Amino acid sequence: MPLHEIQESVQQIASAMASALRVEVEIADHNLMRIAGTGRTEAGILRTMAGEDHVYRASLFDGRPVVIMNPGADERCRPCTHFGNCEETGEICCPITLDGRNVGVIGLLAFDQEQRQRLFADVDAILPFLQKMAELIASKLKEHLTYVEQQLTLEKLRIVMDDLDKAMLTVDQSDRIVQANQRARHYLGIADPSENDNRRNTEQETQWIQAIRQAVDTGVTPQKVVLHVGNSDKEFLFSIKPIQLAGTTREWVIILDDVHEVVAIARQVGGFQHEDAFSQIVGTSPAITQAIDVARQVSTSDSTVLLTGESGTGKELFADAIHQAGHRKKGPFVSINCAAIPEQLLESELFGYEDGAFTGARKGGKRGLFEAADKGTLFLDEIGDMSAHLQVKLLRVLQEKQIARVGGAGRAISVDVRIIAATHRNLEQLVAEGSFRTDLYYRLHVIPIHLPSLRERREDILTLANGFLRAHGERLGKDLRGFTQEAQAMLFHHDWPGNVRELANVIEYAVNLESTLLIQPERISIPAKKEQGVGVEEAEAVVPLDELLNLKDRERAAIRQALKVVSLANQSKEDAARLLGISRATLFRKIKEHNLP
Ligand SMILES: Nc1ncnc2c1ncn2[C@@H]1O[C@H](COP(=O)(O)OP(=O)(O)OP(=O)(O)O)[C@@H](O)[C@H]1O
Repeated sequence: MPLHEIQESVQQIASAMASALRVEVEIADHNLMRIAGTGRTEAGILRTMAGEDHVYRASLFDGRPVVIMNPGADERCRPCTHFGNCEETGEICCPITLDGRNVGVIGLLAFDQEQRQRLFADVDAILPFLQKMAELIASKLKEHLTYVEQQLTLEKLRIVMDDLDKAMLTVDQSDRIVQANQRARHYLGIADPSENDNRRNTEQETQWIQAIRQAVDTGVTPQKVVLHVGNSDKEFLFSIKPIQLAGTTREWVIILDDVHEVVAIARQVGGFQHEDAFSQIVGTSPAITQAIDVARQVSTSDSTVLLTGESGTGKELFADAIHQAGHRKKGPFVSINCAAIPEQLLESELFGYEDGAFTGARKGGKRGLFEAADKGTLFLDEIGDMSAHLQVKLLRVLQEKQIARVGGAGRAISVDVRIIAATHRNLEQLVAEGSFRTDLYYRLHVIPIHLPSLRERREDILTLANGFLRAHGERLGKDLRGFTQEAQAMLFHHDWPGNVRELANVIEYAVNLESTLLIQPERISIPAKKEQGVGVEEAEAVVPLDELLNLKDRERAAIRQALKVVSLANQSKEDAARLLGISRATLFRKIKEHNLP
C-alpha cells in the first residue's frame, strides 16, 4: 500500500504526535521503509530500515502492538544490528491496519531517561492513543486510494470520451458546461471546461444549451439543432440524457453529431455517392456558376485553395464540396475557425502537443487537427485572423508538409493534408498593412475562388428561398406553397448583409410562424426597404455618374432580371410587372422597346 504517496500527511501526524507526547516518532510502510520521522529518525526518511526493523516486522506480522522496555537487551531485539549497543531507551509500536491488511507501523521512541519516563508513565493510556493515530493514518490512506481510483476512472472515461467520434458535453443543473470531449471542443471552438472549476458559460454557450433545450420541446425526430459557432451556423443531430443519482438529476449528457459528417459517413458506408458533390450548392447566376466551375475543376488536385467572400456566402459549403468531389473524399474533412479560438488553444488544436507540454496538458499528449486530417482536407476558416506566430508555423507546414507538436522538441511528423483556407477579409489589404505575411499569402493564393454575395446574384434569391421553404416546411410538417408577391419583392430587394445564412434564417422564421399556405410579407423579418427618408443629396451621392448616363441600360437590366426571377419561380410576366412596380401593358411595351425575349 502506497503510504509514501501521502508522505506529507503522515509526516504531519508524526510531528504532531511527537510534540504532544514529547518522545520521538517514526512511521514505516509495509516494506519497512521509513515514511516519516522526528528528531534523530528524521534523517532516515524515505530510506529502508533494513537491519534495525525486527520489532516493527514482528508488529506488522502479528498485527499487534509491541512494547520494548529495554531496547538492545530485550530478547526480541537480538537479530537487530544494534543489539547490545542500542541508543534507544524505550520503544512502543503499533501496526496501521486498512481493510484487514497491515500497511505500516508507528513507533514511539525514547532516547534518554526523561523520554523513557514519559513513554512508560501510562502505557495503558498511550496504547489506545497510538491505535487511534494508526486509524487516522489508515483513513487518510483510504481517502487517498479512493481519490486515486476516482481519478483513474475519470482519466479512463476521458480517454474513451476523447476517442468518441461524437461530440459530448455535460451540463450541470444550471446548464453550465462542465465537460466537453475533444470533438465537442473542436466543433464548438471551446477550451477544455474541466480545466477550470470556476468557469462560467459564455453568452454563446448559454445560447447553444438553450437552443438544444428548445429543440427538444419541438419533439421532431431525428432531433436537429442549429448552433451559431464563431461566425457561422452549424447543424447538429443531438440527443440529451439526464444523469440521475439518488433520484435527482445532477447533470445532462448532450451528444452532438455534425450533420455534414453524418451524411458524408452515410455516403461512404453505404457505398453510394452523391451524384454530384456540388449539387448542394444552389444557384444559377453567372457569378455562382463560374465559382462552381472552378471549384469542380480543382477538386481533383491537391493544390491549396483560397475561398474569399463575405460571411454566409457558402465558403464552408464549397470547401466541403471540393473535398467530396476529389480523391480525398474517403479521408477526413476537418474544419476549424481560426477566429473563434484563442491563439494558444488554436496552436495546440492545430499542431497537437506532447506529454507535459504545458500546465494542464493531457498525459500522453494530443494529436492536432493536421494529424487528424491526414489523407484528407483541412479547412482553415477565417485565415485572415490568424496570429503572426501561427502564420509562420502554417507557412512551414505548407512548405515542408511536416508539423511539430507543441513541446515536441522539434520532432517532425509528416502529414498529407490538402489545405482549403477561407476568409471574409481582404487579404491583399492585410498584406499591405503588414498584418498578414506576404509569403503565406502567396502559398495560399494558389487557386483563389471568390464567392459572390447575394447582392451580386439577386437572381438566385428566390430559388434559394424556395429551397429553404421546402426544407423547413418538410421538417416542421407544414404544407407551404410559396411566397406572396409582396413577400417575394421584399426578399428580392433586401441587401442581405448576412447572405445565404441570413436568407435561410429569415425563411426558417417565416416558415415557423406562417399559418396560411403562402408566406405573407409580415412574416419576412427584414427591415422594409427605405424609400422615404433618403435625402435627395444622399440618393444622388450613391448613384455613380456613368450609371446615370446609362439609365436606359439600367432599365433594360432590371426588366431582364425580373423576367429571369419569375421564370425561375415558374411565375408569369404579370408577376414580373408587379415586381418592377409597372403595369402589365407598360412591361410588354418595354420588352418590345428593349428587344427582350
Ligand atoms: N449556394 C448555396 N446554396 C445552398 N446553401 C448555401 C449556399 N451558400 C451558403 N449556403 C448555406 O448558408 C449557410 C452558410 O454557409 P457557409 O457556412 O458555408 O458560409 P461561410 O461563407 O463559410 O460563412 P462564414 O464566413 O460566416 O463562416 C450554410 O447553412 C450553407 O449551407
